[in-house]
Amino acid sequence: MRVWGAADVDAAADEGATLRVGPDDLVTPLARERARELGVEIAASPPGPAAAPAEGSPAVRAAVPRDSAARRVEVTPSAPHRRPGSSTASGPARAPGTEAPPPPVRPPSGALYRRGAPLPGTVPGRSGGATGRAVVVGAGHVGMITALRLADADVFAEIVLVDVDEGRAAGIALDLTHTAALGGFTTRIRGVGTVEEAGPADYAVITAGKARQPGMSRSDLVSVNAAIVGDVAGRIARTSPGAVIVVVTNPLDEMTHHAWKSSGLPPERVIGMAGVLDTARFKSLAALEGLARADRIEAVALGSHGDAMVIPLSQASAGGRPLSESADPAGLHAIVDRTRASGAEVVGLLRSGSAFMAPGTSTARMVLAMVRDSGEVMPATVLADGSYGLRDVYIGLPARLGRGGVREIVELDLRPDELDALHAAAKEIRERVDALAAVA
Ligand SMILES: O=C(O)C[C@H](O)C(=O)O
Repeated sequence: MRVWGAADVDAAADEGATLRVGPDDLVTPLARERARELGVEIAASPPGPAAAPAEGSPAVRAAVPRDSAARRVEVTPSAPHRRPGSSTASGPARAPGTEAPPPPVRPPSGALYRRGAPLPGTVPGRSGGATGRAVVVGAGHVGMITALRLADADVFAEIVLVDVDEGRAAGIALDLTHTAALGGFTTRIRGVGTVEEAGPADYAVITAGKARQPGMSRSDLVSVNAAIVGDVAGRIARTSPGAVIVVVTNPLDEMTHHAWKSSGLPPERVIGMAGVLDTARFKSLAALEGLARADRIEAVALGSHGDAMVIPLSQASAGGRPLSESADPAGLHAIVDRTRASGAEVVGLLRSGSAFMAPGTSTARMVLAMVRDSGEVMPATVLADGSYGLRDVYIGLPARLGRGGVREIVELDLRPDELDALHAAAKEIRERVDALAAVA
């Protein structure tokens, strides 16, 4: 039995083919919906050995004349579909020698429109006209919260969730769409099964991969997640050569470096999310200790997203006063230690999976800073450019973010012991990245 999804219908549409399904195959409701929109026939495979094609085989998409004598299990006549920007149903005409056109941007399923999602361009967003597309790969908890926060900000025309479990991605997209009136946003949200179906992105967030379980370190995920992140990053670069990639998958330092290598994108457009999360944790934990309101604390988490995390206390203050004046050194170091172990603390409490509220919110913060071209300085995992005496290693540093990713790495006036800790983190990250390169 094979499950046919919307991606299969899209592929059949591209080839002008009938989608031929075996007697035991399942066609998802979204695929049927898509077939109706695109005028693709879904027909039974003829009996015989060819009736049950192997998954992914091109044979299953072979063009069959529309008046084929094959028994049709569903024929859904509709007006011929014309994709945006195309001059014919089979693609735009172009002069010989000109560049290939970008992949078609497909309209989202009409099902979402009928269920009340706003149409693009019909309703201005709060920000005065939402534009662009954010693609979140991995519709797990972190992807879900990232999409929620991005939707609530109402700055994107479209957010697309991508997951190998297309139904989950589509279900979360629809569920989130149902909050449009509550959140006051006009962003359209889709859920699809592949990066290619999502269409070209301005920002692509990679959350796909396994989460750790109690007793595991983030590094235990390296080989399984490297395969996923490498594949996804390559697909994003091919589908969206102008995108900025934000990596969230663990182990974060290695995965950001790996996504950069696999995508071939310039380093300013491949960034890891960890410092915003670790900084937010430090501030919250300091607030729990009564030092100040969390949002009035200044601090920054640098280095590695792990044991070699560096939280320079020289940079930690509240209301212009160093935190070291409000708390004794032992108390402050206890907060730093708890911050470093926060991911594991949540994993231990959840007993299955890892944190998602703070990671998803932190990821959205970074994307929003970029799409708004805010120029905010945020700790991010970036390729060191010589600042802090570091080069050619992805490590958490303060970075000024703009529309096109990292505008610059900002140098803080760190104490010598803090700088040493940063160099020690870089050494450790380098060793882990080298170990990954040796097995990948
Ligand atoms: O710690 C994890 O496993 C997930 C994430 O990196 C976190 O810090 O919460």
